Amino acid sequence: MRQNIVLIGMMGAGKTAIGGELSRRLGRPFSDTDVEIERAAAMTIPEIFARDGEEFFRARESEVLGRVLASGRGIVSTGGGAWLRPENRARIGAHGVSVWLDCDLETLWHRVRQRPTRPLLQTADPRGTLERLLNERRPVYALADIRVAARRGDSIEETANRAIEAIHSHDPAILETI
Ligand SMILES: Nc1ncnc2c1ncn2[C@@H]1O[C@H](COP(=O)(O)OP(=O)(O)OP(=O)(O)O)[C@@H](O)[C@H]1O
Ligand SMILES: O=C(O)C1=C[C@@H](O)[C@@H](O)[C@H](O)C1
Ligand SMILES: [Mg+2]
Repeated sequence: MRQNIVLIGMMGAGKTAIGGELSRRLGRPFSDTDVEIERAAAMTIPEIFARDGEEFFRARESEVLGRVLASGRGIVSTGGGAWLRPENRARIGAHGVSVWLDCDLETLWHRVRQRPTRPLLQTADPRGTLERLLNERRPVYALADIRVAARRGDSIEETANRAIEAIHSHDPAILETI
């Protein structure tokens, strides 16, 4: 079944925040791959990166993604790097519709700078690193089925509304309840 709604995009784009809102609005179960990885490992993401490295994290991420997609009709928030692996994109395409939350650098930086929970930003120049990652990843995120502008100044509710409208325009059947 191809009915999951899968949020992709940069760290700080709002995948977790908007995913929770969509779950409440649409009455569908919510999964966040970062949360599921942390729960399964009983460690935080920075601890996993520090102890086992990024490749280990990415392998766990692919496993968790496969598991949550199998449930069928949920809202799935991914980690910022999940969409970059071709095998993850293929799985998401087989089991859901991909929604890219497209957010500008200044907004992303404003949101992530306060929280030291993103190991990829533990560099001498975290803003520069964020900018480089955004530039590298943008063309890959753009492969998503649907793009939703996650504009600065829009509330979580407004962005969730626009996501629902965009999903409806793409394929109204995805929003039908079972
Ligand atoms: N309009 C908005 N849309 C989304 N998030 C918002 C908005 N306004 C404020 N925020 C806040 O910005 C932060 C967005 O971060 P969130 O954790 O949802 O991003 P993410 O895409 O899940 O990042 P990561 O890839 O690191 O998990 C949250 O703290 C959220 O409450
Ligand atoms: O953008 C990324 O590669 C990441 C984003 C977060 O959601 C976490 O999955 C982790 O910090 C890696
Ligand atoms: Mg998140």
